[in-house]
Amino acid sequence: MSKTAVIYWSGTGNTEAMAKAVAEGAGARLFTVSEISAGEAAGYDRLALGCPAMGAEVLEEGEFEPFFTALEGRLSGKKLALFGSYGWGDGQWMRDWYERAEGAGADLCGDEGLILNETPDAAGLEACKALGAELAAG
Ligand SMILES: Cc1cc2nc3c(=O)[nH]c(=O)nc-3n(C[C@H](O)[C@H](O)[C@H](O)COP(=O)(O)O)c2cc1C
Repeated sequence: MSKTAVIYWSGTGNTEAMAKAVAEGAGARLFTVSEISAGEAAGYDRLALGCPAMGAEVLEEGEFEPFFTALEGRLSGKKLALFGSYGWGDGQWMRDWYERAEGAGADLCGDEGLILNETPDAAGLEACKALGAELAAG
């Protein structure tokens, strides 16, 4: 059976709520980014990664960006789902992140990452569960 993990960073809990729903949908293990190294993450066949828009339309720079940079070279052929919460922007951070992951050769779920504005509502959480199910399927 292939191994699946959901790994996220969240400052105020919005991306955390998304991560829990993705993990439920996938039947996957859930980690904050501080709980797992990039090397350990690379040992999973399927990954869902969650990070909100931070800075000026970038990934969180203290923990998540260094983690993703370290993982990026090991994503080739891995099934990957990206998700995160945002505030006032238009999702540019996710478009840039998705493009990076595609460039790294990951097999991405969907045509774009799943983004939700601020606190996820019930429909948003259902979308997160569906993303998890898609990641775990096949
Ligand atoms: C320091 C900081 C920078 C942010 N930068 C952006 C941004 O560039 N674009 C955006 O849409 N939202 C931005 N936000 C809003 C967050 O993405 C939004 O509140 C999100 O729901 C936070 O998710 P979290 O609860 O998982 O931390 C920023 C928030 C903070 C605190």
